[in-house]
Amino acid sequence: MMEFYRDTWAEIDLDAIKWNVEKTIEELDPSVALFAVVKANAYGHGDVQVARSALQAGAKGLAVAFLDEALKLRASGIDAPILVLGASRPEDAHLAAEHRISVTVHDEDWLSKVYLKKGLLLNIHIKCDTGMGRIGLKTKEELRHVAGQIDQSDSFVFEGIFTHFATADEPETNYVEKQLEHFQHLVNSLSVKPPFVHCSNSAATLRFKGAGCNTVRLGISMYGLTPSTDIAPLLPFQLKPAFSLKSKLVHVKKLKPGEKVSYGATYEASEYEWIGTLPIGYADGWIRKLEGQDVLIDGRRMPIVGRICMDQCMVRLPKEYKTGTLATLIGRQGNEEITMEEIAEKRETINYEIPCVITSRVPRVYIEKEKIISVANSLL
Ligand SMILES: Cc1ncc(COP(=O)(O)O)c(CNc2conc2O)c1O
Repeated sequence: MMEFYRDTWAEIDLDAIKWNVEKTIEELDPSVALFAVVKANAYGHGDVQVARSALQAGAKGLAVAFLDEALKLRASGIDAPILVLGASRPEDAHLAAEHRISVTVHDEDWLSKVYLKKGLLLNIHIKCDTGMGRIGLKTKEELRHVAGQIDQSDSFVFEGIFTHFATADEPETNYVEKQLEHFQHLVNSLSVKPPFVHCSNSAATLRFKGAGCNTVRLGISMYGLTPSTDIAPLLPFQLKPAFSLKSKLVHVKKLKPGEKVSYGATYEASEYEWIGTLPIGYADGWIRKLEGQDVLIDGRRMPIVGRICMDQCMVRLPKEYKTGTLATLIGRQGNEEITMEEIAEKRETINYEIPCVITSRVPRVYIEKEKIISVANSLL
């Protein structure tokens, strides 16, 4: 098993991933297929490992943002359907076809720029922009034109049509309803509907059971995180967070009153203080804005003091602790928990961003049935 030689790591609970997928599938009509969204290295959790767990738990396919991510999953031996949700280059379409990767057609001209050798088939999902304002066709006329291009070609397979909600994670549902109505109008204008019709992210999947479509795209809640704090109370079951971030004290000292900590000497001990050092810093995605954030040691909250460095940060301790003592930066110790949402609030962002930006310098340790089954260390 690959090792790592710095006492900072992210722990990914693959049983939690499976549980979140299984519980979501239980909420859905049996005819609805679940695609696991594993883009951005599975929101920082590890795309191959999460993909395998999600498929074992009943996911029927995978979704990524870019062709590169899909090619990596194929190279890892994953054979399941994979949809690239973002805009691929038309000139790369042959690669997708060769690897049986489905692509998104998001504008009228895209297909006219695609060249495929005879015999290659390209699976296509048409993206409709019903109000997200990112990529996609907006009118029946555009849709008719692209559907016609697919129909007239022996190389193109009309596999799916989808849209993406901008506000499904907000309590107010007016805008979602408008988007859904627009999407239904577009889908109903098709003379022949493709096998996969999908519009739901986690929020719409859990709140609206997939909003009448036959496929859902589950991202954030597969990782056990709520799509937003506002709708957390509306979710049909308790999600199980899969990601925790851990480290160990590498140095402990007692400061005299007036002694300083870290760059800028901005922190000054006001009395005799025990200070511990953790081997994690902003180059790991534990950014400087997290100065003052609590970490858990010995089941208790202790604050980061002084500026966070590139590779290290310091914590004020209530008493002396031994080097090697475990610190939990995201996750639970006893009755205390530091949630992804707490870190997101401190960083004035959303929970999605936090695991995504824990850099690849932090090894990912995969846990199944409370045992370490693998370690991904990008440095070795
Ligand atoms: C097209 C599309 N489908 C499904 C999902 C999954 O959404 P969920 O994680 O809320 O379930 C995303 C997430 N995309 C993004 C999530 O944050 N920023 C994004 O662009 C997406 O862009």
